[in-house]
Amino acid sequence: MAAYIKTEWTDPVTNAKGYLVIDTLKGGIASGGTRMRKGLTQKEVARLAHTMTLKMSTLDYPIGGAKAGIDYSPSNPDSYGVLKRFLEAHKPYLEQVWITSDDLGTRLEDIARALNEIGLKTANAYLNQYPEAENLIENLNKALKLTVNSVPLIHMITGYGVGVTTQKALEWLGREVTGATVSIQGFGSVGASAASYFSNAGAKVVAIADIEGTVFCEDGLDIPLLLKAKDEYGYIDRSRLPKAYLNLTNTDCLTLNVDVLVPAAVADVINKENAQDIKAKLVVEGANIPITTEGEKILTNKGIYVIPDFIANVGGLGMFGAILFKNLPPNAEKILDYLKESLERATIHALSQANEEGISPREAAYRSYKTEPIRS
Ligand SMILES: NC(=O)c1ccc[n+]([C@@H]2O[C@H](COP(=O)([O-])OP(=O)(O)OC[C@H]3O[C@@H](n4cnc5c(N)ncnc54)[C@H](O)[C@@H]3O)[C@@H](O)[C@H]2O)c1
Repeated sequence: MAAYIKTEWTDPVTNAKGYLVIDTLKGGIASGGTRMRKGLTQKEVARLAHTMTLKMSTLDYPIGGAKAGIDYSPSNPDSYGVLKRFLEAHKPYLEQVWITSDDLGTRLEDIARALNEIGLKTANAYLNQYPEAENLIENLNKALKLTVNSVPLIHMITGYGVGVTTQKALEWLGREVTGATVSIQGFGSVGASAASYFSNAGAKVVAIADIEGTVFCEDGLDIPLLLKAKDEYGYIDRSRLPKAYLNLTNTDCLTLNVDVLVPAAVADVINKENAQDIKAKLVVEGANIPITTEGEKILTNKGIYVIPDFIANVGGLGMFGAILFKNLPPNAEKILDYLKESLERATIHALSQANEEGISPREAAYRSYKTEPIRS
């Protein structure tokens, strides 16, 4: 399936390349974040844009999917300048058809600041289509300030969605989340908030990886302690951890003998090279596109269920959509309840269809969304 629009941009100052892919335009608009990562390709952006289209279907939102990205290191001191020039070059899209937000390597505050500096409002394209919806944007801005137990809702909602999805899938498999063993790759926004959910729900998180390696403890890690020992980039300061915690490599977390594996870091980490070694009974995609097509075929043949990214990690999108498309007030409890109900329904539907037809949950969802994958 060809994308609706693809752009390629070169930064006149640094020569960094940037891409916008609008996978589908629905109701005149498409939504998708802007990421920044050294080594990013247009192909990766296109796969992520298609995943956004699928996420819109999961939550039944009347808009299309998009994604943008810049091949540049976010830790570079002039990364904000590159981001702003990229958004400015795409101003006509942002005015009329494309809504963007933060993503891997970018921060919501920087996106909002850049949009403001180039003379655009939050969700400008949405207001362009629905000029009467100014009050919904006000509600969205209020929702972005909500907190749950002192944590901003926007920072915990994706991990909450991963947790809810996992808990429902475990129930469907005849297991309880209490006592289930979990391994998580990534301890940033998604991985850390998912770990909190699992810890509060009584699961035993035995392994967590950041870019440096996997921290492992057979008896279960102390998640509140790990949360205190991590920085804003999801890096864990090992000097603050108990001596009994083992240090393994950053891919060892993938092949441990656990009930649940949550890849919540980068793309394509489970692939034809290592899929045969995965021992978890359930894999829940906290990250976007963490499993290649070949990798997932191997997992399916091994009887491992995979809950796809476009169901498991839609939490952030769910928060925006709850306000803009479902008319919910900016109330954390109402937004979380709505998300829980939507994700439980999507999870059970995908698992039951998969079981009935002998296919993967991802293929089952593709059938009901009447779409097809972009191959990795
Ligand atoms: N942030 C969100 O709201 C959100 C929503 C949906 C999907 N996602 C997806 O989830 C994934 C993670 O996003 P995030 O916002 O949590 O990122 P983040 O930058 O906050 O954290 C990434 C984490 O992964 C670790 N990491 C990076 N490379 C690694 C590697 N090779 N091995 C092990 N660990 C590694 C980092 O050390 C860090 O702990 C991305 O695929 C992103 O697209 C994010």
